Amino acid sequence: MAGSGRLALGTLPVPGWVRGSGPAVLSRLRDTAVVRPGFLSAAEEETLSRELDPELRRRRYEYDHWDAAIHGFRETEKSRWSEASRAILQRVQAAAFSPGQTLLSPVHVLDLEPRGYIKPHVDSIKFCGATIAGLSLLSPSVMRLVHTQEPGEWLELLLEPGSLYILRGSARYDFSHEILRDEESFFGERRVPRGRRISVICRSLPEGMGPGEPGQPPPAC
Ligand SMILES: O=C(O)CCC(=O)C(=O)O
Ligand SMILES: [Fe+2]
Ligand SMILES: [Mn+2]
Repeated sequence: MAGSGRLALGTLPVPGWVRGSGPAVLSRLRDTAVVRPGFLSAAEEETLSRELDPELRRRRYEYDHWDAAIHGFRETEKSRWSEASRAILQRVQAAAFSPGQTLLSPVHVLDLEPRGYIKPHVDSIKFCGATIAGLSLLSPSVMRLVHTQEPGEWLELLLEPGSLYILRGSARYDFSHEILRDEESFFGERRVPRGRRISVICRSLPEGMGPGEPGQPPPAC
């Protein structure tokens, strides 16, 4: 038994919202790809979606930019938040970032329509630092991480509405991330039907880059 996958998994409880290609990758990414289901209370989810919906509805969904990672989306970079939302964002900051990390401001808000999806990509290292933290609203979705050098190594995260995910270190730099399109939206055997999904994404700045420096990041980095 010693050294078997079963024993390794036995000593490493894998939560129900994470799947992976094997025990090694699950173990390796345990602290760098983290999901916290139910991070938001129902009231907090409501606060955020009520505040964001009217701003997003003023924009049109975008499609088929030939090289773009995201399809069927609209987005905004938001710097003015209600007091209630600021309190939520502060909770995200405390949960996901270390005191030494400076956050990129404004906050990235992304609205994916039901058939919208995000192709595999690694966020620009020029503009985004070591940590990415995202809240998911409205629809569940599956985020897949694939090792950029070893495509057989992957992880899938089930992102329920109200959950927070955190990608840092190796999960952020060595793995691409994507949000599966509706037709491919399965978590193992479980079908995860996609509806409209709003995400609120906080990122750290690259080390050594001050918040007010020139060379501001592009909208989606
Ligand atoms: O919607 C998300 O949670 C992730 C978005 C993303 O990967 C990006 O904007 O770079
Ligand atoms: Fe990304
Ligand atoms: Mn991006």
